[in-house]
Amino acid sequence: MNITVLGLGFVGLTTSLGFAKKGFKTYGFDINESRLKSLKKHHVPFFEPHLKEILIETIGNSFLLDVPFEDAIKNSDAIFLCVGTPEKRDGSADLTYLFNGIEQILSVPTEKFQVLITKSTVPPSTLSKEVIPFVNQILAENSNRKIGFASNPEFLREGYCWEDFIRPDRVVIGVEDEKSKEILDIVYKPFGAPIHYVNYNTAEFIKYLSNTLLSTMISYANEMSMIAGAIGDIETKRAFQILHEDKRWYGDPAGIRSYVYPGCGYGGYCLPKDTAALVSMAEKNGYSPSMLKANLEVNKGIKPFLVEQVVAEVEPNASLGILGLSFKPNSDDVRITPPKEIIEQLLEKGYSNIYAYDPISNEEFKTHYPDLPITYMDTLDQLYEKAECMVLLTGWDEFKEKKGLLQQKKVFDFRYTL
Ligand SMILES: NC(=O)c1ccc[n+]([C@@H]2O[C@H](COP(=O)([O-])OP(=O)(O)OC[C@H]3O[C@@H](n4cnc5c(N)ncnc54)[C@H](O)[C@@H]3O)[C@@H](O)[C@H]2O)c1
Ligand SMILES: O=c1ccn([C@@H]2O[C@H](COP(=O)(O)OP(=O)(O)O[C@H]3O[C@H](CO)[C@@H](O)[C@H](O)[C@H]3O)[C@@H](O)[C@H]2O)c(=O)[nH]1
Repeated sequence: MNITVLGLGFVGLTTSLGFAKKGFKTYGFDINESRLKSLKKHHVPFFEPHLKEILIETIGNSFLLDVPFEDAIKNSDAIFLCVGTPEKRDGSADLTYLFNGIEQILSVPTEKFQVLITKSTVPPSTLSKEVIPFVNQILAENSNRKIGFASNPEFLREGYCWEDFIRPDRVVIGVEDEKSKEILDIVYKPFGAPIHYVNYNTAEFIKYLSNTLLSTMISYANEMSMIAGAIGDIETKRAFQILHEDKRWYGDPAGIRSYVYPGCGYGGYCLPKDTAALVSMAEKNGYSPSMLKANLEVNKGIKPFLVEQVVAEVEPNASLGILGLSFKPNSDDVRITPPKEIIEQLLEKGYSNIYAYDPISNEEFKTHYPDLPITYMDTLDQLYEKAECMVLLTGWDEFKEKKGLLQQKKVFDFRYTL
C-alpha cells in the first residue's frame, strides 16, 4: 500500500510521517519549494514537537521527498489532500488549492485504482457537490482513470500534532464505495483506533461539529465574562473555576456530553427562565448578549423545524401519538415543557387526532393545560393501538424498552431516544 500526500504543513507533514512510521511507503509533495528544501535538510519549518525525530528516522526510507510527482502518483493507492482551505472574503472556504492539487493528480495518466482523500477541512457537501463533479468533468476526457473518493477529516491540534495523529480518539472516514473503504481500512488499521465509516457529508459535517462546538464554548465563556463585566463586582475567574467543579465535567464518559445532543429544545422551570433573565439583566446594564439571545432563538426555532418534518410526511387527518409530556424523563414536571408547544403547533397545522401518553405526567399535563384538545392514554400499548404514527418528545426508558414495538410504526424520534 503506497501513499501520496499533497501539502506538507501541520496536517500533511504529520500525516506523511505518521503513515511512514507505520511502514507505508509515503511520498510527500508541497508547492512551497523552500518548505521542501528545509524538510530535505531534516528541518521542520514550523514548531511542532516530535516531528523532527520522526522525519530523521523515516526520510529516505519510508518517507520519500525526491521521487518525481508522476512516478509517485502512478505508484500510489491512496492520495491524501492536505492543502490549505483558507477563509475567503465572504467567509466561505477557499478551495483553490484543493482543486489545483486534484488537477495535478489527474494530469498523471494511470489505470491503477486510486482513492482521492480530502483530509483538508472542507464544508459538508464539498466532496459530493464540488469535488466529484469536478473530477468527473476532467475524467470525461480520460476514461481510463479509476478514482474512488473519501473524506477523512483530521482532528489534530497544533502543538500536539504527533500525539493526536498517532493515537487518535477516533478515525472518521466518509466513503461510499467498497474498494476505497478497503484501502482506507488497511491504511488506518495500524493505528488501533475506532474507525467510523460514514457517508461523505456526515464525515465533513463531523469536523465542523467538533470545531464549532469548541468555538461556541469559547465565545460563550467570553460573552459571560462581558456580561459579568457589565453587571460589575463579579469575580469572573473564580466564578469559572467554580463552574468547572460541576461533576458533570468529569468521569468517563463525562456527564456534560448529555447536553451536547440534539432534541426538541430545553424546557423546565430553570433553563428557559434563567437564560431569559440573564439576557434581560445584561441589557439593563448596557450589554447585549448576542449568544444568549441566539440561544433563546434557537430553542424556539427547533420546534417549528421539527413540526415541519411531521407536516412533510403525515396527513393532518392521521392520528398522532405523542410519546412523553414532561420536560425530561424521570420527572413529572410539565412547566415550560417542549411537548406543550409542539402539540400546540401540531394543532395549528390541523392535526386534530392527537393522543398522548406519558408514564407519569398525564394528570399533571392535563391539569396545567386543560384546554388542549388531546386524548390521554393510560398505557403505551393503548397509545400504540390508536396512533398511526408517533412523535417522541421525552426520552423515557419505557420507550427505549419498547423500541421494537414502537418502530413497527412510523416514529418521529425527536429526542434521539430510540
Ligand atoms: N492546523 C491544524 O491544526 C489543522 C488541524 C486539522 C485540520 N486542518 C485542516 O487541514 C488543512 C491543512 O492545514 P495546515 O495547517 O496543515 O495548512 P498549512 O498551510 O500548514 O499547509 C498546507 C500546505 O499545502 C501546500 N500546498 C498548497 N497547494 C498544494 C499543492 N497543489 N500541492 C502540494 N502542496 C500544496 C502549501 O504550500 C502548504 O505548505 C486545512 O484545511 C486545515 O483547515 C488543520
Ligand atoms: O478556553 C480556551 C481554549 C482555547 N482558546 C483559543 O482557541 C484557539 C484554538 O485552540 P486549539 O483548539 O487548541 O487549537 P488548534 O490547533 O487550532 O485546534 C483546533 O482546530 C483544529 C483544526 O481544525 C482541530 O483539528 C482541533 O481539534 C481543534 O482543537 C486558540 O486561539 C486558543 O487560544 C481560547 O481562547 N480559550
